[in-house]
Parts: sequence; C-alpha cells; structure tokens
Amino acid sequence: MPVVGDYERLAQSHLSRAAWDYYATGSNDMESLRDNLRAFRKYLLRPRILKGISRISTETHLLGYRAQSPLCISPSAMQRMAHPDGELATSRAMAQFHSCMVLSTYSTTALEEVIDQGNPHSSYWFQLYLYQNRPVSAELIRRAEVAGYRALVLTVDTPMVGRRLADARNHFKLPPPWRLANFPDDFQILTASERAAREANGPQLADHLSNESLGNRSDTSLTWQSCLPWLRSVTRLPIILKGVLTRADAALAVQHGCAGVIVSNHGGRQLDGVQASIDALAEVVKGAQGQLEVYFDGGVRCGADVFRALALGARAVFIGRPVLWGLAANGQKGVEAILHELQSELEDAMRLTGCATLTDIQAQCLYRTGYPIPSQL
Ligand SMILES: Cc1cc2nc3c(=O)[nH]c(=O)nc-3n(C[C@H](O)[C@H](O)[C@H](O)COP(=O)(O)O)c2cc1C
Ligand SMILES: O=C(O)C(=O)c1ccccc1
Repeated sequence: MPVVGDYERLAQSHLSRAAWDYYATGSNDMESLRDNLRAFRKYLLRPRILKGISRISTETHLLGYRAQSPLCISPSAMQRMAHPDGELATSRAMAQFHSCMVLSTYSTTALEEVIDQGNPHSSYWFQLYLYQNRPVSAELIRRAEVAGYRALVLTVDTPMVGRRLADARNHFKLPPPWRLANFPDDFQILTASERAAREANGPQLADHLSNESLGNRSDTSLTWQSCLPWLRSVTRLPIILKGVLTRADAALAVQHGCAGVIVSNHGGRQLDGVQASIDALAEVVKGAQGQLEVYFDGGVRCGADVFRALALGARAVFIGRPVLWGLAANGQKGVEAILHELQSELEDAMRLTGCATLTDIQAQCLYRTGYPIPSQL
C-alpha cells in the first residue's frame, strides 16, 4: 500500500534537479509551504461510535454535476516534464475516477486533447490567467467553451510570480521538446508593443519560457470591477476564483456573481508568510454565506487531510503536487494510484469517525487543539 510520501520519493528519483525543484519548492523561505502541511495536524478527528457505516458514499455535486468523489485535481503547469504523457495521463486517470480536473493555462498538452480523454461522468474546468493582451485570453476562453469545459477558474493570487529561489538558481525553463500547447505561437501572450520589439530584435524564445517571465505577462491592473464584467461579456461559463483567503474577498466574490472560490495559497508558491490554506478555510466559508461553492487546495497528503477540509466546509478538495508525484513515478497508473489511495484513506476516516456520507462530515467531527471544546460539540 504505497502512500503519497512513497510516490514523492519515487518522483524525486525520476526527475531532473530543475524539474523536481520547480514542482516541489515554494517562494522565499517556504514558510507557507511547510505551514500548509503542518497546520492540518492541529485539527484532531473526533469519532462517533455505533453509527452503522456499512455503506459509505462519497458522492457529491460540483456546480450541479454529479461527482463520485470530492477529490479533484488542481491545475499545475507543465506536466509533460514529469512524464511524456503529461496532462493526457492525468486526464485519463481522473476520468476513471469520475470527479473534476482543472487544466492549467500553461499545460503542455492542448486543452482540446486533454478533454478528449474524458467522459460525461467527469468535469473539466479551465484555469485562466488574464493577460494585458486581452484578445489572447478571450480566444482561450472561446476554445475552452467549444471543447466542453464546464467552468473557468480565474487564478487571482498571481499578479506576479512568487520569488522562487530554486528556479532562479537553476535558470528554470520549460525543457524542449515540450511547449506551452495552448498557444499556437510562443510569442502570442506578449502585448503588441513587446511583440514588435521582439520581432525587431529577433526571437528570444528562451527568455519568455521561464515561469517568471510568463507570470509577468499577467495583467496587474485587474480589479473586481474590471475583470468580472469583462469575463461575463465574453462567456456564460460559471466563474470560480482561485486563491481566496479572506472572509471579505469571499463576500466580494458573492457580490460579483462568482459560482465558487478555491481557498488556496497556491501551494506556498506565491505570498510567503501567508496563513496556511487550511487555516483560512473556515473564514472563507463564513464569508460565502452559502451563496457559492467553496473548494479547497493546499498541503493535502492523506485521506484524513481531505476529511479535515470537508469538515471545515469545503465542497471539494483539490490535489496539487501528489498528482505530479504519481505522474512522475508511473504516468497514468501513478495518478490513478494516488487518487485511489487518497480515496481509500478518506473512506477509512469516514468509517472510523462514523460518517457514512459527505453531509455527515461536519465541524463537530474536528477538535482544534489549543481551544476549549465548544459547548455545542
Ligand atoms: C508545479 C506546480 C505548478 C502549478 N501551476 C499552476 C498554474 O498553472 N495555475 C494555477 O492556478 N495554480 C498552479 N499551481 C498551484 C496549484 O494549483 C495548487 O494551488 C497547489 O499546488 C496546491 O497545493 P499542494 O501542491 O500542496 O496540493 C501549481 C502548483 C505546482 C506545484
Ligand atoms: O508555477 C506556478 O505555480 C504557476 O502558477 C505558474 C506561473 C507562471 C507560469 C507557469 C506556472
């Protein structure tokens, strides 16, 4: 029964130093990366006994679509660096699993090919960065709609890419032959004036395939008022904001008609020193006031972590790096193994706490260390 940590070790032995560092590390001192994992431990599980749990169901609904499990896949860039099948393998594994995969804008497989591996029992959402060059974003959205993606996930924690020291040391770039497959040409996301300057100086491809320079293509002038009405003018797909950590921003997401938010600190890769993702969850759930779906990612490494996030109010739990570890270790089979292991561990946690369905997993199933047990428990 290999667990996530076993796949992590295998992945490290399969990957180049630069690829491993890109996937595994976070920004600056990596405090938030470590804290994401550590913070789960303060939420202790509280079992109830003799509840009759011979049948366990993890079925749920995401944006109205049935999913067999709340375990879903976070968007992560450049998956072919982990395995030649990259996003195709991840997609096939998730489709067997009947849940949801979010595809990164910076995938190394075209968005149309990724969804082709799916089936009607699985959901695909497309993750977006909005560019200064807005027609490029509009075209990506149009393609995602035509292909059958069911939602857009706008990442809002990346007006710039975090300071990733290991990537800088490694001069990290996407290694050939892999390409950012959603872009027909590598210069497309530049603004018109940058494009003209590049053309005058001759192409410097390597320059803007670094993740830092890609991230810096994001439109830093975005505001609530400028981006949501614009998105709505180009698409009718539900909009989910990824990277919400505060109650106030959750309330704004409701006001601006978002269908959901993903509580996330980008796996400790953006603002270092920010609170652990799991510690922000209850606050965001409060801000959402039941008006939109609240999802979670960050630091989930075992089924009990999934259980904790569900108990704190997440509707679904997205997995980031462990999927990359499975992919690097053994392609599609590796991703399947990761999903199955986390699913089995979640079901074990449900059986042992006396929860037969996801609706039974409530705040009373947890006890936060250091706090008195509230009287209603
Ligand atoms: C290698 C890597 C690439 C990522 N690329 C993206 C991306 O393109 N878009 C995005 O919104 N988030 C991206 N993320 C963040 C993940 O979606 C997710 O928030 C994070 O990995 C969750 O934490 P975990 O890895 O601890 O599970 C990336 C994360 C990693 C590790
Ligand atoms: O690496 C990341 O976390 C990420 O989101 C990103 C940003 C810019 C380019 C590629 C990936």
